[in-house]
Amino acid sequence: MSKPIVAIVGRPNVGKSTLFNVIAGDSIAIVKDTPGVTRDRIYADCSWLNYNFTLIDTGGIEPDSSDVILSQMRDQAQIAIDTADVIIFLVDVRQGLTDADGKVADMLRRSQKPVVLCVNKVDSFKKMEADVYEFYNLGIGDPIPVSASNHQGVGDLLEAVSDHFKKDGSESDDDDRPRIAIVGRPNVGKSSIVNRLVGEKRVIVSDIAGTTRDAIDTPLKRNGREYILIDTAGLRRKSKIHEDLERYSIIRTVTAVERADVVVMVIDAAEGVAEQDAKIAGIAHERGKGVIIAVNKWDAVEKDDKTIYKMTEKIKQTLAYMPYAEFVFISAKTGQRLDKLFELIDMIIENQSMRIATGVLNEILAEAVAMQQPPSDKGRRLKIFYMTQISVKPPTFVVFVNDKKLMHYSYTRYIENQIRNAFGFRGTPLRFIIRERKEDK
Ligand SMILES: Nc1nc2c(ncn2[C@@H]2O[C@H](COP(=O)(O)OP(=O)(O)OP(=O)(O)O)[C@@H](O)[C@H]2O)c(=O)[nH]1
Ligand SMILES: Nc1nc2c(ncn2[C@@H]2O[C@H](COP(=O)(O)OP(=O)(O)OP(=O)(O)O)[C@@H](O)[C@H]2O)c(=O)[nH]1
Repeated sequence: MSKPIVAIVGRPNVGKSTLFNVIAGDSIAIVKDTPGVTRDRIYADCSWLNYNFTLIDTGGIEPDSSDVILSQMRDQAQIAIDTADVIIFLVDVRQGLTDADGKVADMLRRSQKPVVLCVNKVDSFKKMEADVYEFYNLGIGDPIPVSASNHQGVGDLLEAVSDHFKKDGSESDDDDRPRIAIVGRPNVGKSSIVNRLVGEKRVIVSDIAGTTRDAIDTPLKRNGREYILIDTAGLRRKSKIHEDLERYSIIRTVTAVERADVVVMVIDAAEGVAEQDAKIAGIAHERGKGVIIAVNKWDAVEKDDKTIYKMTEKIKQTLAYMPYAEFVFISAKTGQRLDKLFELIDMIIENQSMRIATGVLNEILAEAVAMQQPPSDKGRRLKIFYMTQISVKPPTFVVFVNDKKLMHYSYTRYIENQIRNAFGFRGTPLRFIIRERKEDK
């Protein structure tokens, strides 16, 4: 099941970042093996009780006039409506109820998305009770008082938020059609690919970066098999604020990737791979999704028999943390190799769900350990007792060792490579959980 997405919406200075940090807190998973991918504080993987969710801070810069504030809040609310499963609408008890709050509340109410109204800066509920109740006038339910900076009331807030997970989380699970997210920088050809696949001008293609419409899920049949395309092309909100556009495109990518089984990361053959691509691909990697690097506009580059090799090497260097990614060189314009793209998608979907029997896995492990001695530190040597696959999508293994500290990253990588050599697992990341176990006497 994909994790629910929770978005925080609210005026500047109501405390969105403070609340975000309190909820994300220690639960932010810092992925150390993704070099070059700085983690924006725009989204965080969070857990509370038994719930896991992705938290998004939609807020951006400090606008200077009330007109700008309203239009920015509308942008935020729209992005939350488009992408989130639950919206936290944050207001400020000290500033009281404003016109802009009312207008945004209307918008949220009309969207019919679950909204939790949260009143921040209620540092003393006794003194501020009456002020909190004023927010009932927004007509979006009970206001939940919190003091983000004092860490008060956050449990009640999350309880109200998670109430909506139960109701809404189950529906989409019956659909077992593979979900394919098409991601990439503006103008690389995402809409053109979708159009080519879907066979109609469903999304507006344009030369101006960031001009197409919102992500829409499109069912698609190819070689008798059904898929769902999740398209992140462009942004309907033609925000004039550059930072907003960037933020929204990251949010859009995170939410699309979250719901996908396989991510098709589109790169423009003429432009090559850049830092921003590494960031986008990193989102798929962190979330354990299958990845295909689709180098598009292949019709438009001059090439000889070494071009594919050279370009693959260059991209692999930039995306060194995902050596498992598959490559395909396509043209949305001519349709070149789109069949190959789907062959890869099918293969990766199988690989993501592959389970290896524990016996076979441990034979490979024993061979690997015999071939390359595990590392030691101060006379104490790493012992790997046993490993077992505990889940799929992505395939996840628990490795029992004598001392976690001795299990270096490079040795985990070595074991991973041995497993890949034996079983393939092409196109999908693998996860390893290292656990300590007492040594047998
Ligand atoms: N008294 C009080 N102050 C708070 C509380 N939460 C946040 N603040 C203060 O409110 C101010 C704004 O907080 P931020 O978290 O930066 O607000 P924001 O909504 O993210 O602001 P933008 O990034 O401008 O949209 C800061 O000075 C915080 O210290 C609270 O619970 N009580
Ligand atoms: N030569 C060539 N041009 C292409 C190809 N695919 C897309 N283009 C062109 O590249 C430009 C951008 O294509 P879009 O499909 O709008 O790109 P996008 O990634 O959806 O862009 P945003 O909506 O900004 O995110 C258009 O002018 C397309 O005609 C291709 O395979 N070959």
